[in-house]
This record gives sequence, C-alpha cells and structure tokens, in this order.
Amino acid sequence: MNAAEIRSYIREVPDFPRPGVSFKDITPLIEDGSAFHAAVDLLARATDDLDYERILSAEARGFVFGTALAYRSRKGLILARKPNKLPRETVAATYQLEYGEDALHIHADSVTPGTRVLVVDDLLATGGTARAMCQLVENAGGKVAGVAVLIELAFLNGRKTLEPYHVVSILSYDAGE
Ligand SMILES: O=P(O)(O)OC[C@H]1O[C@H](OP(=O)(O)OP(=O)(O)O)[C@H](O)[C@@H]1O
Ligand SMILES: Nc1ncnc2[nH]cnc12
Repeated sequence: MNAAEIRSYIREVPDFPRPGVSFKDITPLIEDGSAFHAAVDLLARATDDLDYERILSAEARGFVFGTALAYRSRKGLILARKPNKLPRETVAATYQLEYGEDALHIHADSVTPGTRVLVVDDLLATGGTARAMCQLVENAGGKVAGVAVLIELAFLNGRKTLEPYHVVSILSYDAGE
C-alpha cells in the first residue's frame, strides 16, 4: 500500500474541535490492519537511515505510532506525559496552546547525556508539541536525531518551528485539504 492509498484511510472532519479546523482523524487508518501496518512500514523506511537509540512520543495519539515504530525498529520507547502522571523525578518542557500553556514530562533518567532520540508523533501542526519534545531531550542532555510524523499540515509551518531539526513526514496536507 503506497502513501496515496494510506491517505485515503484518513478521514477529514470539518469544524472539529472548533469552526475552521479540518481535523485529520486517524482512527479509520489504525482500525484497518493492512493500512496501519503499511503506514508504520513507511515511517520505518523513511527513518531507517537516522542514527538513534530511543524513540520519544507524547500521549495520546503519539503513543500509537511511537510504540509501533519502536517495536519494529527494536528501539526503546520513552513516554512524554502530561503533568502528574509519571511517578519518579521528571524533566519538563512547556509549550503554547491556543489558550494558555501546557507541559510534557519524561522521567529524568530516560535520556542519559548523549542519547540520540527520534521524536515520533502522528501529526505535525504548529510544531509546538514536537518542539517541546525536542526540548525535553535536550534538557535531559540528549541529542535529537530527528522528528518523524505520519501527517504534516504544511500550511501551519511546523517545520519552521522545528528548525534546525531534521523533519520526516509521510503525508503532507495543504490549506483547504
Ligand atoms: O503541532 P501541534 O500544533 O503541537 O499539534 C500536534 C499535536 O496535536 C495532537 O495532539 P493533541 O494535543 O490533540 O493530543 P492527543 O494526542 O491526546 O489527542 C497531535 O497528536 C500532535 O501531538
Ligand atoms: N487538524 C488537526 N487534525 C488532527 N489533529 C490535530 N492536531 C492539531 N491539529 C490537528
């Protein structure tokens, strides 16, 4: 299954969660075994040449692709979670939402100095979430090997927000798509 076929499994939901937003719903994709498998394979192939030891992904949708890619590439998986979810000492990074601020945490010992980490998410929009994950890696002394997403909303310029990190995406959407 190629990228165009995989794309046909993503449902666009207009005006969710608020007017003007075209929500990219990945649930039909991950509910289809062949499409989900093909999507993870494409992500794996697109990141095969990157040198990394661990994957970092954020709850909730990020876990779906981060976990699958970690399993397939036999790499360790680090969970980035919302505040007060992880039981031991954490490092945190804050990021901007439309209204106010949110934070992601990882356990302080998940990234040792020099660890090379691939940041994985289902979707890149403004880039705030992925940037916070890159900051988490660097705050803990690690190195960002790249950022890999299945879907990129190119018109929101997340890539620019993520400079100078290497960004890999499988499906790119323009405004109005
Ligand atoms: O590039 P950004 O503008 O930061 O947006 C991208 C993020 O938005 C979605 O997560 P969301 O915060 O909706 O959480 P969820 O995965 O729990 O649904 C998506 O899974 C990305 O993590
Ligand atoms: N348009 C969108 N669709 C799905 N998830 C998103 N996260 C941020 N923007 C999104």
